[in-house]
Amino acid sequence: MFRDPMTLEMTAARRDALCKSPDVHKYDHGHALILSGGPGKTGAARLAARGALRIGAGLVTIGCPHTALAEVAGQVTAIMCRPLDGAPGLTELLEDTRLNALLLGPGLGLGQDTQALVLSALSGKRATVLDADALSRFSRNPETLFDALHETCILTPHAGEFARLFPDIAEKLHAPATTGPAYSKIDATREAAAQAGCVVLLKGPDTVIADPKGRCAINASVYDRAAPWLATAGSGDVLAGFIAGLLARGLTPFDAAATAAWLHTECALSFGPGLIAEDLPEELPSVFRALGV
Ligand SMILES: NC(=O)C1=CN([C@@H]2O[C@H](COP(=O)(O)OP(=O)(O)OC[C@H]3O[C@@H](n4cnc5c(N)ncnc54)[C@H](O)[C@@H]3O)[C@@H](O)[C@H]2O)[C@@H](O)CC1
Ligand SMILES: Nc1ncnc2c1ncn2[C@@H]1O[C@H](COP(=O)(O)OP(=O)(O)O)[C@@H](O)[C@H]1O
Repeated sequence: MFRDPMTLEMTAARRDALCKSPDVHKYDHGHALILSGGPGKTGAARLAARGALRIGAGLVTIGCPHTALAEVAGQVTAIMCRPLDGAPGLTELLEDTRLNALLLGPGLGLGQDTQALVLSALSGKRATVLDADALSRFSRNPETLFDALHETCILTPHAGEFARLFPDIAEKLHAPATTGPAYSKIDATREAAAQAGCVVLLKGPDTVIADPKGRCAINASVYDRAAPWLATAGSGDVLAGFIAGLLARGLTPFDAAATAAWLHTECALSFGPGLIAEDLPEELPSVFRALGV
């Protein structure tokens, strides 16, 4: 069993991993690809992409259906966009091996296309974050997803998405304890990570991150780190983008998830009341400055 302190802290090693050395170029910091939904559904991917770029990915591209290209292109500048229709289009795009981190789910929808895109993305064994609709789409066939997952994947469900993917574990978690010790959110996240074979980050005021070997960390946004303003539409999409950006930069899945969760809360604390999801990536520079990054 791992002996790391479970409550997340910004250790010197985590801080150092966020610094950039002076003699590198943008491709040394990785290229994250974030898939978007169609027209009217591009906001979540744009939020995530902004998070990935601000956290230091060298390049970020949004892949979106042709029909949504004008909508995306009209609202991003440093972020690039590429038209991409369906799983064959993704396979073609992924011939570029410099795309080293993927994020699928925010705003993607629950259609068949989402399942095909996820399976196509996973077949290349690249570091991949799956969030939102990329998880919910598999609620009726979670085994199809579990069979395709690999060890550089990260699942980032909220409680509702978690229950859709891991109904038996969620049932145990919510059952009243009749004998001690009670089955905890830590137990549930560890069991889910073991079942999925990859890192699972279960969101909430106390976000738990676990890997399949039982390593675990808690980002507790409570007491002096309480940040209830994070309960706002799109803040989870930004978190997924933070993780994808850190994966692009070469962090391990566990470290990317843990560091992103900690910074997410720090951004909310730094901004304070009135926060909306757009504010989170914009707060990173001052959080980085305070850390000496
Ligand atoms: N600005 C944007 O473009 C935004 C787009 N979003 C996208 O909208 C789509 C739907 O996302 P939602 O998360 O709303 O939808 P979900 O499909 O997960 O549905 C939300 C439902 O899940 C249940 N639930 C249980 N526990 C929950 C929890 N802890 N948090 C939230 N819901 C819980 C509730 O019954 C709720 O009605 C996704 O594609 C998402 O990425 C949202 O992230 C919001 C912002
Ligand atoms: N009360 C709270 N205190 C601290 N963080 C919270 C609270 N409620 C939600 N969060 C965080 O906000 C984010 C919400 O993500 P999610 O539910 O996926 O929303 P969305 O789909 O709208 O982006 C998660 O990172 C979660 O941990």
